[in-house]
Formats: sequence, C-alpha cells, structure tokens
Amino acid sequence: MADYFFKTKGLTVGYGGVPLIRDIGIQLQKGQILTLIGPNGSGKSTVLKSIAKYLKTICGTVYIGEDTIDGMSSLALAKQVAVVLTERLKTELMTCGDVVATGRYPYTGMLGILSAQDREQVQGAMELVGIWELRERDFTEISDGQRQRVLLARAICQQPQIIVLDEPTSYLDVRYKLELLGILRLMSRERGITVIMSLHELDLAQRISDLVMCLRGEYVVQIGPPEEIFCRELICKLYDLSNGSYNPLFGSFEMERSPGEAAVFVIAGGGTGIPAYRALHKSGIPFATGILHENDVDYQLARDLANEVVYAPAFERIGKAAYARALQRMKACGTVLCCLKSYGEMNQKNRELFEEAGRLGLRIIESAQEL
Ligand SMILES: Nc1ncnc2c1ncn2[C@@H]1O[C@H](COP(=O)(O)OP(=O)(O)OP(=O)(O)O)[C@@H](O)[C@H]1O
Repeated sequence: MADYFFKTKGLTVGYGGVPLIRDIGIQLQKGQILTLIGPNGSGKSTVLKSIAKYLKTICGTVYIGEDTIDGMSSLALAKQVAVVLTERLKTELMTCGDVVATGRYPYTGMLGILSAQDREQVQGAMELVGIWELRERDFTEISDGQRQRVLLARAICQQPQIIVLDEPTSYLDVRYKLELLGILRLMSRERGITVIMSLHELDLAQRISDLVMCLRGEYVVQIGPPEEIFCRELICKLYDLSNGSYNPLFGSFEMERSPGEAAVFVIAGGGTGIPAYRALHKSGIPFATGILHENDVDYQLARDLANEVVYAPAFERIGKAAYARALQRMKACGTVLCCLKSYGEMNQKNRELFEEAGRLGLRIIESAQEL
C-alpha cells in the first residue's frame, strides 16, 4: 500500500445516495497516468468529480499519500489536486491571465495578491500550453479549444501533485490534442505529477496511459495497462460494437463490412490494397482479398472490411492451400482488381493468381470506380 501515492478503497460513487459505480479500486504511483474510458453516461465524470471531492462519495475512501481527502481542508486539497472540469468555472470580466492566476489561490491567501514568484508561475504555465498571447483577452470571448488550454494552464500553475481532467482534448484540434498530451506526459515524467483523466479518443488513451480503467455498468469492467485493455474483444464489448470493429494496432474503428457475397477479388499486399478496400467499402461493394501475409498492413484492414481474407503465415512463401482457396474465391467473384505492380519471392503465388485470372477470362478492373 505504501508504494501507491493515490489510491481508493471500496469507493462507491453516485448521486443523491444512489450508487452508480461500486467498489472502485484505483492504485497509482507518483507520476502515473490513468485514463478512464467507457461509453457516454458510463460514469467517467462522476468518478472524476468524486475523487476531486466535487461530489460527495457514497462510501469508501480516497487516499493521497497517507491522508484521506475527507480529512483534508479545501486549501490542503487544492495544493495536492488541480481539476480541469470546464463546466464549473464562472467568470465575469476576467481575462485569460486572471483565470490562470486563480490557480495560485492556494498560495496567495484570501486577497489573492500575486507575488513576483506567483506571476512567474502564471506566465510559465501559459507559455507551456502556448496561450501567453491570450493573457489580456476576455475569458468568455475565446474559443472552446483556447478555453480548454487556459484551464490546463490554471491547473499547472496550481503546482499540484495530481491533475484530474475530464475530456481535456474534446475541443482541441489534432495539433493541440497531441500538444496537450505531450504536456501531460512531460508533467508526469519530469515533475512526477499523477494524471487522472477521461478520454473518448481511444487511440490517444492507448498512447499516453500507464493504466486504463473501463467503466460500464455498476462495477468497473477492468483496470490494467493499455496492452491488456486495447484488444478487439474487450473494446467491442465495452462499447457494444455490434455494427463495426476496433483495430487495436491502429487504435481505430471501422464501420461494418458490406453485406452480401463478395463481388470483387482484390489481389494486394504491402499496403497496396488499402485504397481499394476503402473505395469498395465506401461504395458498399462486398469483396474478398488475398493472398496476404499475416504481418501485412493490408491484412489489418482487410480483416475488418473484407468479406473473406485469404492469408498465409508471415515470412513464408505462399503455399498451395492458400493459392487453391484464393483461386476458388476469385472465380466465384468473377471480377479481379490487382493492386500489385511487382511480386517478391514470397508472393509469387499472387502473380500466378493474376495470370490465371487472365487465362480464365475473368473481368479485370484497375480501380473500384470501374464497377
Ligand atoms: N447531477 C446528476 N444527478 C443525477 N444523475 C447524474 C448527474 N450527473 C450525471 N448523472 C448521471 O450519471 C450517469 C453517469 O454520468 P457521467 O456524466 O458520469 O458519465 P460520463 O461517462 O462522463 O459520460 P460522457 O461520456 O457522456 O461525458 C449518467 O446516467 C448521468 O445521467
């Protein structure tokens, strides 16, 4: 227990005394990043608000070091935990600089008079998140993405041990999403700040988290490192993805494959098939493809979009059985799209397959648009 800087024991959270999620057990070392994922309404914000003491817990205990948050004064808690929850901030006539400076209140006393050192912290935090030029702008007159960054700067200049963030990337464009996550990683690795946040972008959660907690239903579904959490079965079950699929390698989602018998056989490999797969899928044309090595990038997408994938073991010459299967499927399709321009030693069977398509008089097309 002593190794963990932040932990919860038997924590149950909810509203008005009614439990929403029971028996939440979190154990984090200093500097670890925990991300909460789960479908809309699964309770991510509720957990975050509860551990930040914005919401009364139903039972259980939240520890920071050896102290419980219930036993801490709001000032003591503010020195430990900074919270970035966009909806809670009421600001009138405040500049962005003023808003960031409110992060210093645990150190400035009731009057909120900033010392030179406080001003340095404010400026440093604003520069770190790239919003120093917004310092004189009215906080109510900036974009949602800018507001999110202002609130992060406020949290940073609070110099907390723990930062709690609810969907911090939701309004950010791709550059700022990456920048924000970069800042959080820097804070965790270099300053030992523990980060607890919710994210909807699973690809980002996969990249940044040390631990991921999956919420859905009354109990935590699973908590573990990203390698354990981001697998097809768990994510599909967590989000109830009956009409699509999740690819853990890319952290991406695909819409469901086109229904019906495959109408085109795509000969591909080495990434040449991906544009054709996408074009056929967009047009709603079911297709089969092969012969792909299992370690081929085409294979990853084909698994999700193709109605059948003929494949061969990685690093081996394509064998007779895979060739026979591909030939059978190609004949059944009647139309062939060959994406390969050259053939290596391992995929000579694809060259044979394409030549056979010509001998058999199958329809050969050069792109999905010809259909
Ligand atoms: N103040 C409240 N009083 C009662 N129930 C609430 C309150 N706020 C949220 N809830 C309910 O608690 C459940 C969990 O909501 P919460 O906002 O924690 O989910 P979330 O996972 O953060 O969702 P999202 O991904 O949509 O932001 C939902 O069913 C929601 O309707």
